[in-house]
Amino acid sequence: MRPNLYEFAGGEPAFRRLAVAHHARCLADPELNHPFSHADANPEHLEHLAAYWAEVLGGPPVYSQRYGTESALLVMHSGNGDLTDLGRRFVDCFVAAADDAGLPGDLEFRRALRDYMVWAVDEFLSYPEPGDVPGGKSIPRWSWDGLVR
Ligand code: HEM
Repeated sequence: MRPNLYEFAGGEPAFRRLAVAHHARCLADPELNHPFSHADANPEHLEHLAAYWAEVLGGPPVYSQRYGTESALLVMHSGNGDLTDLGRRFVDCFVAAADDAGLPGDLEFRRALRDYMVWAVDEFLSYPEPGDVPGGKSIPRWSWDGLVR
């Protein structure tokens, strides 16, 4: 049987590298660096990000067990006005970070990663106000075939 996307990527170390590379790309982006440069930035951000993406893509449920819920994450990202341009840049950073982090170049794998992030950005930016986020949403799972429903 084919390994899931988490395993195919290279497991936990690969997601750590991906989170580090993605964050570096965001900081280097002239627009995206603003939201990530505030003084009270969470020092555990990269750990949380790596755990979240790992869980979505088929890894262990570390994010949901230790760090938070999908609804809380969506609330955290809501109420910031129209972030369409930032969202596009976020996807570009993610795609570039997969290279920076040395993830497998397999085209189907890369397409699955990109498709996930296009979907995720759309989802994250679709709640204008915190009160619009439904409670009790579980962390999505994304497979080679897209969103697991
Ligand atoms: C326009 C796009 C986005 C912007 C500007 C943005 C910005 C941010 C900021 C400023 C933080 C807080 C960092 C800190 O605490 O220091 C954060 C946290 C986070 N973001 Fe985003 N984000 C975006 C999209 C996304 C997407 C699409 C995902 C997932 C696919 C995501 C996943 C996370 C996670 C997992 C955290 C950490 C939450 C925690 O501390 O548990 N973000 N984001």
